Amino acid sequence: MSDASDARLTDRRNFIRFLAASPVMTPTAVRTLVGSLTLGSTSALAQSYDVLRAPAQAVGDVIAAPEQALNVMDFEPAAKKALPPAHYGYLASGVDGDETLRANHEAFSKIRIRTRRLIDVRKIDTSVTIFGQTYATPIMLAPVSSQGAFHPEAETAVAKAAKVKGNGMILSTVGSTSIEDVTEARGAPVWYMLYPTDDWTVTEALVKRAEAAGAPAIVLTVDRQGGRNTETLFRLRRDDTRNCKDCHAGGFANEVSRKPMFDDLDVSKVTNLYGTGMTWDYVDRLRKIVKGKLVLKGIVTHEDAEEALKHGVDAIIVSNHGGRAEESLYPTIEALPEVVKAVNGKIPVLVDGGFRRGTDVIKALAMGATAVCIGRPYCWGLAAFGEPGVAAVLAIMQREFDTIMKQVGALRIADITPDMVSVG
Ligand SMILES: Cc1cc2nc3c(=O)[nH]c(=O)nc-3n(C[C@H](O)[C@H](O)[C@H](O)COP(=O)(O)O)c2cc1C
Ligand SMILES: CCCCC(=O)C(=O)O
Repeated sequence: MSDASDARLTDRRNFIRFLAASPVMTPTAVRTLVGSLTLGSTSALAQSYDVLRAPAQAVGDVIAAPEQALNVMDFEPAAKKALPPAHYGYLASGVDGDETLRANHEAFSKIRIRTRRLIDVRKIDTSVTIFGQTYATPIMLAPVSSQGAFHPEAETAVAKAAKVKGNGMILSTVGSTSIEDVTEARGAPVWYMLYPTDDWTVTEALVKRAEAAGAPAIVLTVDRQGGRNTETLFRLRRDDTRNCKDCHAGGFANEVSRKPMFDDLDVSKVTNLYGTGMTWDYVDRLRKIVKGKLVLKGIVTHEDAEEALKHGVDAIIVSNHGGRAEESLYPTIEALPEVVKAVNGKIPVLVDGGFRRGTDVIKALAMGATAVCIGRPYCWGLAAFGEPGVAAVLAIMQREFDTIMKQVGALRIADITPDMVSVG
């Protein structure tokens, strides 16, 4: 507190930030002290959850406002409370017994962080540049379908929050919002995740539309070819009397055609979205029509990473679909090193699956990832509180990431190096 004479601290907001950052001040102590100050109303400040936190929740409590969350996991019970069981089940579930879903996150506990000391970390820069575009943070938003099932504002609310926080965003083919509307809400182009369809005319039209909307990258998802056993989803939704009848009325073609990206397209010949017969020839064919960058999402082995390089792919997202592809029991953070090694710096490698903490993010970057994507966490925020919920999730992860950047002594992303983690 010896800095209290610093001119910056005469500003009320900075002063409270200063108090909140102090290791000796608990949130309650800050609030008590602020309440006793005569510098004016505290209401504006009370809205700034990163300064004045609401009382900490006991484990198991359901938060009633974004400000009450202490970490992003706090949003999941609130999402569960807000959603019909079928929609929550869709978001929450993996495949088989959800073991891969759990393993993705649990694997981070096996990786320790090595920290350096005595580095001036008052100013850090967390920005990353991918495909010539600079983002304020390496935390991107993974494509998640049908976000209208989580909140009426769906991808628009997500894009608005991403705009404020500077996160890159990937829109799903089966999103509830068109790429034009999402781009407008994000205030910048978004990447477009492509489910290939088995009708090339439709696929080509989707790519053209995404590129016309400015998408710098087409992200082909390749990890859903064999189908999946969504057992836990069925359990979670079995008691839902609404049972999503409206959502799924009219069969597959009708379902697809209700998604805005399929507006004006004849989908009568589309029988599947996941490219069950797809091979590397399909990647070549797509490579020829994609004018911008082509990204493969769902690669988890060095063999496929090497193949991707041969086929002119511009980036890889190491992903097992958040434990929704196969029950491989192979966490993506453990698959990342072999892909990074195979790629050898030639193209960016992104990774997703189980990222819930700022420390998870720094571990992936230290292991060679260019950026990471999160899926469920921002959807929990969306489901529970709409745009402010998404904004809070992004802010919490960023705050945690800033903290660990400083603790390891990294001033910029390039300072995050392999020696900062110890595995095994
Ligand atoms: C409800 C839900 C829908 C998803 N929809 C898509 C999709 O349309 N396309 C896709 O490539 N991945 C999809 N994913 C996978 C995510 O892009 C991402 O790989 C995964 O959620 C990351 O794991 P996390 O949820 O643990 O962060 C979906 C995931 C969830 C949970
Ligand atoms: C037809 C929607 C599939 C979306 C998806 O990829 C998922 O639920 O994981």
